[in-house]
Amino acid sequence: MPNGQLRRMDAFAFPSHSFDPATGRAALDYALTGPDGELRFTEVITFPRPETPPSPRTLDAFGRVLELLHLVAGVSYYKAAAPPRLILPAPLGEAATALVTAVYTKGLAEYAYRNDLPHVLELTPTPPPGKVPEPTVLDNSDRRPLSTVGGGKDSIVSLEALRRGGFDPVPFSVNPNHIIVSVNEASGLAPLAARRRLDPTLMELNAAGARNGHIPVTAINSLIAVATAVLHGLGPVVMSNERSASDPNLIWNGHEVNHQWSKGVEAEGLLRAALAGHAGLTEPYFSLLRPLSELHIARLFAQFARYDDVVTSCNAAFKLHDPSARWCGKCPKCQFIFLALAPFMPRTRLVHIFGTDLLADPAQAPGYLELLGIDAHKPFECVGEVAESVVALGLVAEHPDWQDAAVVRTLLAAIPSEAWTAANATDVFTPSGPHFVPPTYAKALTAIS
Ligand SMILES: CC(=O)N[C@H]1[C@@H](OP(=O)(O)OP(=O)(O)OC[C@H]2O[C@@H](n3ccc(=O)[nH]c3=O)[C@H](O)[C@@H]2O)O[C@H](CO)[C@@H](O)[C@@H]1O[C@H](C)C(=O)N[C@@H](C)C(=O)N[C@@H](CCC(=O)O)C(=O)O
Ligand SMILES: Nc1ncnc2c1ncn2[C@@H]1O[C@H](COP(=O)(O)OP(=O)(O)OP(=O)(O)O)[C@@H](O)[C@H]1O
Repeated sequence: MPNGQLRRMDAFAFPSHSFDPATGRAALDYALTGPDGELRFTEVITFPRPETPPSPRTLDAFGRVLELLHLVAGVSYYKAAAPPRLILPAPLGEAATALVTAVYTKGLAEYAYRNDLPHVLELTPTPPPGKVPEPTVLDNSDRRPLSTVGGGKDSIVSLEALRRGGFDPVPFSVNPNHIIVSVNEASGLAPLAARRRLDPTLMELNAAGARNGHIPVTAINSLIAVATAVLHGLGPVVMSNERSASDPNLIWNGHEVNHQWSKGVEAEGLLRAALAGHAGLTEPYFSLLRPLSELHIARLFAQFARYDDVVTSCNAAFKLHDPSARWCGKCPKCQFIFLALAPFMPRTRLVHIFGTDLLADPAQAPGYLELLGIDAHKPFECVGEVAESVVALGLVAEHPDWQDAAVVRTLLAAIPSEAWTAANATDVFTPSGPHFVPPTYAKALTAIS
């Protein structure tokens, strides 16, 4: 379809969805509509099947979560055209409407900013009139947790904290890549996985120059995880989203633009409320690491050397689809995590993990100046706050392995004295901020501190 027709699309709709318990296959249908006709998409998600057939009550709760997933996963297709109207398929309660509205506005804010589409920030979904039937309450909060694994240090810290806290976690991933598979193997725990297949038409449209950009992928993965937990009779989904994920990258047209919006605490609260209000789930989803800074998580990670050969947090490695790809050693995420781990492990160990020594390479200095807040805005990547980078620099400057590294010397010379005053190590290493960690799970963090 030519891009002119795509741009004349005036509505996005959710015609139907289905689930087959015999195969675990869910089909989510979407439609872009406009004066030139309709364009349909189907996303397919295949859930792992439980050993025993789920009860009608379980299937009912699962169906409710699937309804939310159908609405949220539509962002991938909506963004190909960005029409002004979102036509919901059924009446929706207050909490679920709040979630869907936020996913399409705040979750797509980076996409809106980069494509200069301010109307996306003001989208309001239109549901048909009517009342949603009340869900039946389902309380699985005392069952084994499902802990998502992305292959990076954060989910490893959660997995190990849950294990030491006596929670017997089940690792879970959507479309696990070679890195996730290796991390699961290193953990020794038996994982579950779901498969997600985007409609191939979307890739054809992208190749032909359709509108494209970042989507709130964590909201989608989270709902797939919750649906899997319900189907398998498991307990809460435990995420590894840190404190700084809630911080915006910039303000545009009066709105916050946050690359990591669906990893933030606002999205977590909206998702929890929608799961309670729409699906009747009690304590279904929280981030264990929410009160912690990235630097604090890096310090905790340093005690788990069994993952050194597999841990990978670099998003570029996931883009390359190359089984041997790990840390690219060039992106802001690699730069930040190298600096964040450096104070807490010997130089030889860190260089072994990354395969290269970023703090010895003068070409890395400009990227580090951004992370230290000396140049530009916070990069559109999953990196910690400026204060965390400053505190980490202060720690490596006193570390015998690192204090003479070329980049450390350059950064120490460039950093203004007021930056040191603004960055407080006590704040960085003291858990704080809003979080939803249930009291029963707080001991998991204590177990690894
Ligand atoms: C791996 C990656 O970073 N991908 C981003 C990249 O897409 P690319 O074209 O390089 O490769 P693919 O990921 O294979 O995507 C192919 C096309 O499909 C579209 N798409 C993908 C997944 C999806 O759920 N919906 C989709 O529509 C996508 O638009 C591609 O055209 O660039 C894209 C455009 O900026 C990004 O949207 C891709 O990001 C992935 C969805 C992704 O998984 N990104 C995470 C690594 C990521 O950025 N995580 C954030 C958290 C963000 C959040 O709020 O959840 C983080 O860790 O900070
Ligand atoms: N493929 C996936 N399937 C399910 N959950 C995922 C997947 N990828 C990431 N996640 C989860 O999404 C959240 C954010 O991912 P993120 O990439 O920030 O975490 P990570 O891989 O654990 O660590 P790091 O920040 O070091 O990369 C985490 O809770 C992570 O477990």
